[in-house]
Amino acid sequence: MSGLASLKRDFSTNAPIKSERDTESQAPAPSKRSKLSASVLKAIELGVATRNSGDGSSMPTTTASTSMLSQKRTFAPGQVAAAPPAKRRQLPDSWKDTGSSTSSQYSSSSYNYTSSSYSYSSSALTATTTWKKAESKPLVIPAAGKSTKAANKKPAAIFLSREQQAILQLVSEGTNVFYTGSAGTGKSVLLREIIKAMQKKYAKSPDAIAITASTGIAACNIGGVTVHSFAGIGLGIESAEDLANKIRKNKKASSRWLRTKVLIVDEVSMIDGDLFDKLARIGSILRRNIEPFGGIQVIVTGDFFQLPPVQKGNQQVKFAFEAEMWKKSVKRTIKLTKVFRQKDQEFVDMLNEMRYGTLSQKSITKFRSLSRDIIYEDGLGPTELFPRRNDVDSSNGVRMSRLRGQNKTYYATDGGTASEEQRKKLLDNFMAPESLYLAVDAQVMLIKNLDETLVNGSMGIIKRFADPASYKTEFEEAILLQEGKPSSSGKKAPTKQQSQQLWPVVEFKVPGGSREVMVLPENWKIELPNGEIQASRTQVESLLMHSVRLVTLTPVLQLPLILAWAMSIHKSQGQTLDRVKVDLAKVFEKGQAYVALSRATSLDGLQVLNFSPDKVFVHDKVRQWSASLETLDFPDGND
Ligand SMILES: Nc1ncnc2c1ncn2[C@@H]1O[C@H](COP(=O)(O)OP(=O)(O)OP(=O)(O)O)[C@@H](O)[C@H]1O
Repeated sequence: MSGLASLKRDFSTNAPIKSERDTESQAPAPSKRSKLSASVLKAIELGVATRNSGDGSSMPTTTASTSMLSQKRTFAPGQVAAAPPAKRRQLPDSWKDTGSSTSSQYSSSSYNYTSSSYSYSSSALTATTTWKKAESKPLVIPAAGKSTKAANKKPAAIFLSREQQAILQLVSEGTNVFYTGSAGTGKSVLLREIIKAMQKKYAKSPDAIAITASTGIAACNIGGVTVHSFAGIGLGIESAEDLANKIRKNKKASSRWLRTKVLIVDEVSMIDGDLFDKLARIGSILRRNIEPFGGIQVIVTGDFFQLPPVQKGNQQVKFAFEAEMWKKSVKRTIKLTKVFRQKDQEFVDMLNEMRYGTLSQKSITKFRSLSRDIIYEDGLGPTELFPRRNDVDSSNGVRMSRLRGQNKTYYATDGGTASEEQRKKLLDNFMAPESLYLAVDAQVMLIKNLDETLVNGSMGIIKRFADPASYKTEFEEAILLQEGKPSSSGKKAPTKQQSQQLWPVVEFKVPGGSREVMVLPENWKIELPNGEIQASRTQVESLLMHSVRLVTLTPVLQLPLILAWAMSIHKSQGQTLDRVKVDLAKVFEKGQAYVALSRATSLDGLQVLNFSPDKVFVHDKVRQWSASLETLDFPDGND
């Protein structure tokens, strides 16, 4: 966990991206015994090793290799109209197959990025219990039964759609691209692949790629920094010229501007148009290149129908696409059309109507019908989304106060080279809270990718608190019993120190079942492209806090969990949630209702209170501007 990507996120996906070739060539499934021994016990070993190290910096890292995009497909420029009316473009010659076909054809053989890998930090001891998938019944979602294999299965591999592949190809060729798409069209999944492709392309000069986002949370989610932080502009209120002069005096910031070859900007909808212009000009000034951003390749993504930039007083919002430099900076603006998050076309259509503020009577009636209660018999409730943080805190607080079981508070400690003020600002944007009060039966969300099925956004319930040593022993016994072997004796007793350290054991819902995991603390940090650590947050178990702080001041540990009965809409942007509850009476900002409701994967998992069409606000200028977006049409579909 160093260099560009201090936090690696799976962008809500539950599966790695694989090529067909890889899928075909997979080794036969291991026997039951080897599966248990190899994967589960390995996780235990890693977890214990991590814990024993007492220092997040030496946490073990597991690396999983995946490959992607070696599908051969053909397409021709399409002519089909999309709503809203979109500009259709001829696909470039470089995408055409020069083979025998006389029609315009595309062969993915031109992709260079057929293979990529990702790594994740293993910070959990895992056990697997399995359950039968809940049957979908109106209002009552029954508790899952037990099954034997489902939860051991890996989730299905994800293949980039043709339009996702085409954008990847474009940016790989060096084109400045803005790509967008409604909620759930796989912008984040694609961005992850773009980052991997760029990291591969510039493997010899990793600081050539600046991974940034408009907000700290969005930046954390892609292992990047905020655009402000990358640019070294502080609040960025001065003119571009003054800011450039300021940056020149800051060696690190000016060298970042000079070394960067690719600037990635996520969640651009929250970037103010004036700021976009300033950044483009600063790049020109510092790099002595008349091109916007001084000729740096820019890859920009986001959805302007989602959360807008923070408004300055009574000033009208100015979107990035209204910036003078927008058109000069972004050569292609492409809209992804295939929605992945929701499978139900009725729901997709309802959300689309909501997005454009053109709700039909049928959709209004349907949205109103979603005010019914939903009972999840497995005990895992919905995540209630609120526009304001106070409501989130009080909702989670009330739920916690009802729990009577064992509880623990985990505190964060911060470090890093940033000034106190900067650090506070950065850390405020972390997903993880400064102090985390947990109790048995608390509903939590994982905020980091641990492996293929335990990903950022996985929901679970705290079953108990345990120390790693006894958890491992208990788990090994369970495995032996499951395999029909006598349980082993003479296990090493946990050390005194280990016994004192209790960590939450969480039962997470995973595709096809549930997994029990002991969640161990992790190292959290924000890094600049040159590897300088700006801020880090440490969380240590309350019992150890004094000795840790006074004796060593070094541990960098944190639990990758948050309470998840409630969450702010702001934090939820980018998440995929199976169980969502939203009270629209509290919504006040444009895009908020759309962001909140579009987190849900199905109508059955969505409860909406106080639905009213006048709670759905859309910026007219976004609606108008979106009509000019280009879509890539393929004769036999965009899948
Ligand atoms: N090519 C694909 N094949 C299958 N599933 C996909 C694909 N791309 C994305 N998904 C899935 O769709 C869901 C939404 O993806 P993602 O979060 O990337 O969308 P998004 O456009 O970034 O959404 P939002 O704007 O709401 O943040 C995720 O569960 C993701 O795994």
